[in-house]
Amino acid sequence: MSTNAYADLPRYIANYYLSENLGSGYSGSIYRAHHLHSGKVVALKVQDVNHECPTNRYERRLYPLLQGGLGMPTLYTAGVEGKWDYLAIDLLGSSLDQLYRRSKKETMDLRSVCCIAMQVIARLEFMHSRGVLHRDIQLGNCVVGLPPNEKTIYMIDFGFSKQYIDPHTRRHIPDSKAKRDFIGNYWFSSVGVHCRGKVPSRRDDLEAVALMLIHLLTPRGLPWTRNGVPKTDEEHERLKRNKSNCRPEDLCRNLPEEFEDFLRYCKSLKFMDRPDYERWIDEFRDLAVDNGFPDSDEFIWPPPQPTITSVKTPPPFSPLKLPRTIVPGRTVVAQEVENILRGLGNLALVPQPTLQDKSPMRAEMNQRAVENAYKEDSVRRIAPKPIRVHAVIEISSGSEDEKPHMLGRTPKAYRLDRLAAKLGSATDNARLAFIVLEFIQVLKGYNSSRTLTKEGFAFLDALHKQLSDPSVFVLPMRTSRSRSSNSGLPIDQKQPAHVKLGVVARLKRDVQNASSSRALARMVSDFGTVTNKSSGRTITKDGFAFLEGLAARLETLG
Ligand SMILES: Nc1ncnc2c1ncn2[C@@H]1O[C@H](COP(=O)(O)OP(=O)(O)OP(=O)(O)O)[C@@H](O)[C@H]1O
Repeated sequence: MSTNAYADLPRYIANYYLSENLGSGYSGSIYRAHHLHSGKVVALKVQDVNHECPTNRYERRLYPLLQGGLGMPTLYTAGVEGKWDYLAIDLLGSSLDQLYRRSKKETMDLRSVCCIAMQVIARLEFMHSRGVLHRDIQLGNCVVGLPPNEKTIYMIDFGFSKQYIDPHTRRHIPDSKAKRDFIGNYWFSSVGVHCRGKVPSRRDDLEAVALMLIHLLTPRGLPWTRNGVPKTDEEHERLKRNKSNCRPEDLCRNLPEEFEDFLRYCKSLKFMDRPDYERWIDEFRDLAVDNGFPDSDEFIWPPPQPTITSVKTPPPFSPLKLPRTIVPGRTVVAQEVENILRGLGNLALVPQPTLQDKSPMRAEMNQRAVENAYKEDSVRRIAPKPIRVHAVIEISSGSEDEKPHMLGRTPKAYRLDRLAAKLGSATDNARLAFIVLEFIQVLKGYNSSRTLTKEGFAFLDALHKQLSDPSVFVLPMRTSRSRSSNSGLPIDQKQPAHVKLGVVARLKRDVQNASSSRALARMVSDFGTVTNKSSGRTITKDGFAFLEGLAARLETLG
């Protein structure tokens, strides 16, 4: 419908005075409007009741189901007055599309994209929990709030939304092979829905998010968006062919691997599967933290200048290889320096003590003296101490007393990194016990997150290695980051919560009777593996009891 269709729009609808036009879509127009009595300012979405695509009528039915969720606009009133179907909703700010265009940047920065990922996945988790699919995920339908909610992303435009849980039977809608009209948008609708005519379900909303994120990080955007909106059927068919032929590895070349993993994950879901929203929110949070950004999903626009001041060694024992990840905003020089330091970090330049055989260790060196001497060195350091796996190599002028956040990492990540580094120089079990207790303290100290982050897994890797045999190659446990895994299980293979609870309860019991460092090493490995495969990767009460038991047992074994 053209904007002329609104030429006869009255100044007042349902006690609202209509002022500025905020935007128009295919089926309706949005106005800033003031309530005549309360003065409340809202966004009034109006549509001709006879419109061929009466989306306001659908939205009126769905909005009530979505009230109360973070990032869901409040519906104040809705109805029909004269020939106008209207909805009064929260007045919001710019859409992500508008912000992105106005920035005139080729790509969006990684931190903003991670925040969008965390927030939009959380919005979909909420919508899906209310039995509603969005079915039109796109940048124009994700908008930021107005102050004080400008860091929150809101979902709008539920004109194509649909209940996937039948309100009468309470069952999931059925799949169907029947030919159906396409509902969604050209750019981000999933390949299944757009190119193969499949019935949309939760997985397709998530796949659209994955495509949107990849689009934001790709110079000139997704390949099929580059020729603009198709004007003929032929052009549309070509676009669909292009879209369905693009492989995830091609779309995500040069992006952090989480994006390809996420896209593959969405594509692997079955029609009725519930996506593991929490896992992917965690993954994108970890990705941001790993790149030196705060542990937060707040969308801050314009993005603050990146202040990456520390470079961390990779998980241990990985062969020297160029990282796939090229993070927008980080220079190639920094990447190269990081690679060189990674290589240095992987060189075993000093003999490794073994915990089973204590004599060579005592004779080897007074490791702590070296460590203390290192602590006093408060000027620029680039890996001066005997290099060990998991050593944190800082390119920073930070002294030991410097506040962790000054180094551009979250305090939790920073402290876990340092503890992992300390493990490498522990010379006896009593020292290991002490470090394990410190690990517990750090995890418990950050109430907001008892999730085992990448740094937490790196700590368990280092502990496992120290307990089994520091001279032996051990694969890291955290399977979602490294593509290899101890178990050989695919990364998506999660275990139900009861499996984790059962294993951890057994570990808590058995740790008291463990008779050797090797037995403890196996338990650490089991603990890491089961936590990695559980959704949420949180440490339970039993998990902490196991770690405390482990520290006690190390003390006893001496
Ligand atoms: N609550 C709101 N507050 C401020 N601006 C809004 C609001 N809702 C929508 N807009 C603006 O109006 C535009 C159109 O809104 P919306 O997508 O809901 O309309 P539509 O007719 O359903 O569009 P489409 O053709 O995309 O389906 C949005 O891109 C946005 O810029």
